[in-house]
Amino acid sequence: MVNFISPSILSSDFANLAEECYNVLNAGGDRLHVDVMDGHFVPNLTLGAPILKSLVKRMKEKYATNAYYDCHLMVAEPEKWVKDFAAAGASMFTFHIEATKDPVALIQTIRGHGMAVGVSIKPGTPLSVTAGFGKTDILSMVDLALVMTVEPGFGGQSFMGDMLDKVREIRKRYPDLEIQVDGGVSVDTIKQCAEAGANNFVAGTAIFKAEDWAATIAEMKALAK
Ligand SMILES: O=C(CO)[C@H](O)[C@H](O)COP(=O)(O)O
Ligand SMILES: [Fe+2]
Repeated sequence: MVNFISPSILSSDFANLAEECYNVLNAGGDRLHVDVMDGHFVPNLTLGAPILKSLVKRMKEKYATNAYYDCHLMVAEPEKWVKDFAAAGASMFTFHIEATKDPVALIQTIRGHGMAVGVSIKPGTPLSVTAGFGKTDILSMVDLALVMTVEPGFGGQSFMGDMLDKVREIRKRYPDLEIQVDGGVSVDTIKQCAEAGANNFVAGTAIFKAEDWAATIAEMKALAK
């Protein structure tokens, strides 16, 4: 299974966002992880589709780069933002299972707008919730499962190792599903994530606050192998 390192731009210098993104991809980052927070679903505010749109445009025009924009929507009513994120250039739209009443319809809408679909689950939410929508197992319908390894809302928090039980359970049931871990992932924690079955590793603080981004990403990749 292919592994991905997804640098979270939450920890980048937003005043130089495109340059930071270009540099982190050059340093070996595979996909850009874009944390969208609305101050309702989580107690923090970050950015929305207009900033993503500017970033996508600048990356194309200045750096000739078509990056993969993995958008993690920590927002209430994610349905409201599908159209805008698709138009802005999002590659993947990951919503929180706790934030929607009708994940099946939402998944169809996201696909209808040409984006890949991710579903995310907060630390306090049991995995069984993803199977609780009629007869539909949500995980069988998506491209990626995001297991939060911190309480969503802020970068720089401590990794919650007990969340890896969820990763193990998902990997057992879905051998081919992309499984992302997000929160506190670093050179110290990535190996256990990979051993549990994760193949997509979000890291903000661990990469952007490191002195040598390329060395850090290379070390993370080696540990995840
Ligand atoms: O979704 C997130 C927080 O809600 C971020 O993606 C995550 O916290 C990454 O930051 P760090 O690697 O610093 O923990
Ligand atoms: Fe995230």
